[in-house]
Amino acid sequence: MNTKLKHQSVADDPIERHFYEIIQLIGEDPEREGLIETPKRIAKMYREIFSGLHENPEEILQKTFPAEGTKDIVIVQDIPFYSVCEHHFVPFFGKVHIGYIPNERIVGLSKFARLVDVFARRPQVQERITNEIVNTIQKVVNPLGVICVVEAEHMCMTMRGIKKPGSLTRTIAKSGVFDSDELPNYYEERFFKMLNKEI
Ligand SMILES: Nc1nc2c(ncn2[C@@H]2O[C@H](COP(=O)(O)OP(=O)(O)OP(=O)(O)O)[C@@H](O)[C@H]2O)c(=O)[nH]1
Ligand SMILES: [Zn+2]
Repeated sequence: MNTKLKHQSVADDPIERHFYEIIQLIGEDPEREGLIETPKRIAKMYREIFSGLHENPEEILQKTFPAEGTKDIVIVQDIPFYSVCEHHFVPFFGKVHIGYIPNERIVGLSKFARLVDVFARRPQVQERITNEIVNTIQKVVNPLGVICVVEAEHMCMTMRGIKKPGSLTRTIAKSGVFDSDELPNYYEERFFKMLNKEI
C-alpha cells in the first residue's frame, strides 16, 4: 500500500483531518496531487488568519508615552485589514481609520495597526471590529475620545448570494468627546475634514 495515501485522513491535526473530509464531501479527490497537501495548508492558514483569537488586545496598548502637549486629534488612516465574515467564512477587507484626542498619554502609532489585526484575525462582523477598536482604546488609554471608521468590501456579497461587487460598507463607532449629544459635533466634523485632508 502506498503509505502516502490517506495521509491527511489520519493526520494528528484535527483541522487537517476535517478539511480532508470536506474536500471529499464536496465531491473532490483529496488524494490527487494538487490537493494532497491542501488540508495541511488550510490548517496552517486558519491558524494564521484566526490567530487574533489567542491574543489579548489590551496588552498591545500597555506601553504609552507622555502626550507632549498634544491637544488636537491624532489620526491614523488607511490601515488595511483582512478579516473573515462569521456568517459565511469568506473574506471581507478594506481600510480602518482611527482618530483620538490624547489625554495625558499618546499611543505608539504602530499599535493601532496591531490592534486592528488582533480583531480582524477572528471570525467577525464589521460592526463588532469597529466597536471593539474604540472600546479598547478608550478603556486602556483613557483619551478624551476615540472615533473609528471601517470601510470594507464583503466577499459574501460579491462572489456569492446577492453578488454586488463594488458595494462598500462603512461603519463608525465613537466615544468621549466624539460621542456627545451636541449636534453638529465639532470633533466628529473635524475628524472627517482631516480624513479628507481638508485640514
Ligand atoms: N451586519 C453585518 N452583516 C454581515 C456582515 N458580513 C456578512 N453579513 C450579512 O450576514 C447576513 C447573513 O444572512 P442569512 O440570511 O443568515 O444568510 P444567507 O442566506 O447566506 O444570506 P444572503 O447573503 O442574503 O444570501 C447576510 O445578509 C450578510 O450580508 C457584517 O460584517 N455585518
Ligand atoms: Zn458573509
